[in-house]
Amino acid sequence: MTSPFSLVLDAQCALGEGPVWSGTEQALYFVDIKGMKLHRFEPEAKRHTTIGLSEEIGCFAIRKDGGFVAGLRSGVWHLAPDGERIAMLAPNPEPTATNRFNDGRTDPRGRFFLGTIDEKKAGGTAGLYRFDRRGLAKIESGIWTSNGLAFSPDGRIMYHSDTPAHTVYAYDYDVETGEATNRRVFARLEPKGDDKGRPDGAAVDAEGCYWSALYEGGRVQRYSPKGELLGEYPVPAMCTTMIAFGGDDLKTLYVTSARDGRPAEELERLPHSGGVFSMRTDVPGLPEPQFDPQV
Ligand SMILES: O=C1O[C@H](CS(=O)(=O)O)[C@@H](O)[C@H](O)[C@H]1O
Repeated sequence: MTSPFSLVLDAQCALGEGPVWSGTEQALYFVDIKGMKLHRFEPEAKRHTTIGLSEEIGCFAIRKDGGFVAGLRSGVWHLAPDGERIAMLAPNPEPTATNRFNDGRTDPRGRFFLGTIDEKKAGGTAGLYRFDRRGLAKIESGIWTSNGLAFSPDGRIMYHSDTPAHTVYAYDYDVETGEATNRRVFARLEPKGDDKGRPDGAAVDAEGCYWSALYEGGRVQRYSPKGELLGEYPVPAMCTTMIAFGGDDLKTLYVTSARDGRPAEELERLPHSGGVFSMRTDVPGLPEPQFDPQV
């Protein structure tokens, strides 16, 4: 099946994740978790720079006051624009030998939600957290791989996935308090034969549809606000990891991918695995709120 996606950047990431579009800079930031790098790419100028870090970076958000808030293996950090550590904002509350921060995203007010991964798949030891001026608060436990964070256009629904559980959840969200309640199943992706695709990172578009990157699924799915599967879009990489809408009209859907641990045959067939791909959409995405340390 031909793919609607084009290769944007042949980044060869071990574990490309966490794309964030900066409208002011017209640049796409993303991480290579296992490569311990923060990437910045300007699609128009085709300018690509990287910042090397000393530990895995699972996720980040651009700060209103400059630099980044980031979920590293050791904890939540304030990073300077050049990636230098300014301060640890909260330690990783889980055993850092096996659990690191993974997917993250800001809510509409600029709070930072981020979750962890149980790398040993020991049995749901990972969790979901909120970081704001009150500090780090646990939202959910018993998770295997925290992923798929996104918010509805009106900010009243928070989405979250647990990848190995093949499940996307929805919460009622109160943007005034940052409280997420009434967790329920939004969508389940049952394994079918050889298809091990499972919901990794995600983004919501202006119609409230949930776009999900499937790890080991080689495709991106679009769900209606009611959880109905509306479409599937093959990507020339088996392990798609997260989605961001960018471009001056937010109608360019970017997806990151991974190549670490993939079979040699697959990498030969899909040589740009680990790269960043894009396709144009009819419906724009939502602008990514910056982290606000005052909220
Ligand atoms: O986001 C991620 O998810 C994948 C998928 S799974 O946990 O193996 O189901 C994981 O491998 C990757 O390390 C993580 O960043």
